[in-house]
Parts: sequence; C-alpha cells; structure tokens
Amino acid sequence: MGFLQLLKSQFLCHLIICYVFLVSGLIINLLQLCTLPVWLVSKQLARRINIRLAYCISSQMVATLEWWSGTECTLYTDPKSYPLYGKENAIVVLNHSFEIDFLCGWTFCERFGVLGSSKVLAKKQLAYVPIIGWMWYFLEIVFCKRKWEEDRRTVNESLQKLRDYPENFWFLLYCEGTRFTPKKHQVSMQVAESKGLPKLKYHLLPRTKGFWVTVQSLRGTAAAVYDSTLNFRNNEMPTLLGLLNGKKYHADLYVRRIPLELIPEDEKECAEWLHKLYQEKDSFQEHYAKTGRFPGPIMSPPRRPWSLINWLFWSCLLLYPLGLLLTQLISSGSVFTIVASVAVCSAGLCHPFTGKVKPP
Ligand SMILES: CC/C=C\C/C=C\C/C=C\C/C=C\C/C=C\C/C=C\CCC(=O)SCCNC(=O)CCNC(=O)[C@H](O)C(C)(C)COP(=O)(O)OP(=O)(O)OC[C@H]1O[C@@H](n2cnc3c(N)ncnc32)[C@H](O)[C@@H]1OP(=O)(O)O
Ligand SMILES: CCCCCCCCCCCCCCCCCC(=O)OC[C@@H](O)COP(=O)(O)O
Repeated sequence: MGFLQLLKSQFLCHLIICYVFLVSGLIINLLQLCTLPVWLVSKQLARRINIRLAYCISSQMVATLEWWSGTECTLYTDPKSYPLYGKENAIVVLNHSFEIDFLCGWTFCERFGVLGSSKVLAKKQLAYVPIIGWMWYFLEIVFCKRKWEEDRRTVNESLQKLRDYPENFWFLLYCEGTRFTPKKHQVSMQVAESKGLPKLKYHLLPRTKGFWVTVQSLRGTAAAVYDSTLNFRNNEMPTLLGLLNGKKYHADLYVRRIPLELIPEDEKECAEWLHKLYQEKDSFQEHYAKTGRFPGPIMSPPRRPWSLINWLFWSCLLLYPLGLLLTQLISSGSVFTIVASVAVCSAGLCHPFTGKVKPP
C-alpha cells in the first residue's frame, strides 16, 4: 500500500472530510434560509443564488468520488447527442442498483455544468435529512409520498413550477421506486407475471405513474429523456464508506437521448413504452455482463477542478479556526480541559461512525 493510499484509509482524514462537509453544509443551509427575503423581491435571482449554494454542498461529495477516491466515470453515448448534454432540460431515467448511483449521477451533472440545478423525484422522508434534504427544499426538489392519490396532484404542481426555471436542469427519476435487492426483485417479478409482462433480470418492474406525470408536466420544458444505465467494472458494489477510504471504482454509464415528442401522451401507451424501455435496459445490462462494456462509442467528459477548489476553500475556512481552538486548548495546559474536550468529542463523533444501530 502506497503512502497516499495509507493516508486515505486513516480515520483522522475521514473525520476531517466529514467535519468540513457537516459544518459547511449547515452554514450553507443557513445562507439558503437568508435567501427567503430575496424570493419576495426576485424569484429568479433567489433561484440562481440557491443553485450556487447547493453546488457548494453537493460538489463536496462529487470531489470525494472524483479527487479523493479517484473513481473513473466512463460515458457511452451517441456523439450526435453529446453536444446537447448540459445545454437543455432533460428527464433522466436511471437504474437504482447501487449505494452510490446518485453520486455517479451528480458527477456527470458536475461535468456537464448542471450540478447546482439538478433535481430528483425523491421520497418525502429525504426532505428532513439535515444538509442534503434542507438544501433540496430551496432547490425546489419534487417530493412524493408514494401514494398516487396525493402524488398525482402534488408532483404535477411541483413540476409545473419548474417551467420558468432560470437555468438548465436534469430531473432524475428512479422509475424502479426503490433500490434493487434480490427480495424486492422476486416480489416485483411476481407483479410482472400477474400483469403478463416479460420478466426483467437486472431491474425491478418500473413504476409507470410517476414517469407519465413527469413527462406530461415537463412537455415544452424538457427536450428529452436521457435513458441512463449504470454499472461498475469487476462486479463491484461500491459504497460511500469505500469512497471515503479512498477506494477507486470504475463506473460505466450508457446514455441514450430520446426526444420527448417520441413518448406517447396517453397514460396506458406511456406505461407500455416505459416497460419496453426497461426491457431494453435489461438487455444492455446483459450485454455488459457478457462483454464488460456497453454498446456504442465512448465520449467521456473530463473531470473539472471546481469541485476540488470548492472543497479546498471550505477546508481552509473551517480547519483554520479548528486548529486555533486545538492549539489554545493544548497550550492552556489544563489536563482537565483537555480530557473533558476529548471525552465530549468522542461521545459526539463515535456513534455515527461506528455504524451501529441501537436495538429497538
Ligand atoms: C449524460 C448524463 C446523463 C445522466 C446522468 C445521470 C443522472 C443525473 C441526474 C440528476 C441527479 C439529481 C439528483 C440525484 C441526487 C440524489 C437522489 C437521491 C435519492 C432519491 C431516491 C428516491 O427517493 S427513490 C423513491 C422515490 N421515487 C419514486 O418512487 C419514483 C418512482 N415511483 C413512481 O413513479 C410511483 O408511481 C409514484 C411514487 C408516483 C406513486 O407511487 P404509488 O405506489 O402510489 O403508485 P404506483 O403506480 O407506483 O403503484 C401502483 C401500481 O404498482 C403496481 N405494483 C405493486 N407492487 C409493485 C412492485 N413491487 N413493483 C412494481 N409495480 C408494483 C401495482 O400493481 C399498481 O399497478 P397499476 O397497473 O395499477 O399501475
Ligand atoms: C464529503 C463527503 C462526506 C460524506 C459524509 C457525509 C455523508 C452524507 C450522505 C448523505 C447522502 C444523502 C443523499 C440521499 C440519497 C439517498 C438515496 C436514497 O435514500 O434512496 C432511497 C431509495 O432507495 C428508496 O428507498 P426505500 O425507502 O424504498 O428503501
């Protein structure tokens, strides 16, 4: 193991990364709160400010993937579609199979310049997660309760509000509705069987209602659906903890651009269209399993320095006062103060990082 790799596996480094993320995240949440009066004066200005503030949070996680772990992201796509990425609004349909699939999505958003404005149809519970969930509130992220009677109206209303969004955005939809597990796959294939639909090997049966309402609500706003299929080399199942430990993965993403006009307006036809799309996605995964690559040419956008620059900025800003505090603590010479501080910090920090869950 080289020196750099050894350094990346050190708990102290992980503490520093998390400290910078948590403290900067809360500061940015506070700044976002301060933009509320700006909404009253100029909604578009408030939106533009929030896009940049959100970038400061999400790009830290992208920096962990791109610069800390050195994970590589390869894009397979049609060269004719490539120049349009980042230059138009789009609905992204992605398989939900990996712990870090959303982060790979964010990485591509970063490379095409739409990270700050990227959106998702997320379950309502995520709105209450500090930092990311609170940031999403100000980004006008669309939340669903997974109760169609309510979502039909609320999802449509939230999407209608994006019609005059001032910057290009990608709207991510995990049509499978939940992350793939063998158990969920088994149940989902029973539903497929009962509906007379062909079985899928690598995906759960897509939920069609959210897709239909999204396409209908964003007609005239989004230009296309980006059908995206993600996988990792060497059958790896990457984790956030792995990234934090500096483990390098290799992500492959296959993207097909489908103009929105090609998607049927009728709900039933649209559902059939989506089921067919997932059968095709399944065949791409089968191709990947057999050959280790997706079909089509590789058009990989390079990583940009901005996520690293943002991380270095927040690190300098937040590690300096922490360093001062520690120096003062040590130079105080009081054994009691030092022991008490170490005890408080350990109590506060150990619980989240041990990953243990209290029994009910
Ligand atoms: C160039 C580069 C390109 C791309 C780069 C890639 C990506 C970058 C883009 C953007 C990044 C942005 C952000 C990313 C950041 C973070 C994301 C993180 C987290 C979000 C994750 C989530 O929260 S996922 C969960 C929430 N989302 C969804 O659920 C969406 C899908 N669901 C739906 O659409 C649903 O229809 C619904 C939620 C709208 C409503 O749900 P409800 O349950 O009420 O209705 P359903 O229609 O789904 O259910 C009834 C029908 O379903 C059938 N059924 C029952 N059981 C099952 C089953 N197990 N499987 C399948 N179907 C089932 C049932 O029979 C009913 O059938 P009908 O025939 O009556 O329809
Ligand atoms: C700089 C890096 C520092 C990292 C340390 C901090 C880590 C903070 C991580 C916050 C990540 C929050 C992003 C939310 C995305 C989670 C994806 C998710 O939760 O998907 C849910 C779906 O699957 C459906 O779930 P089910 O209810 O069906 O099951």
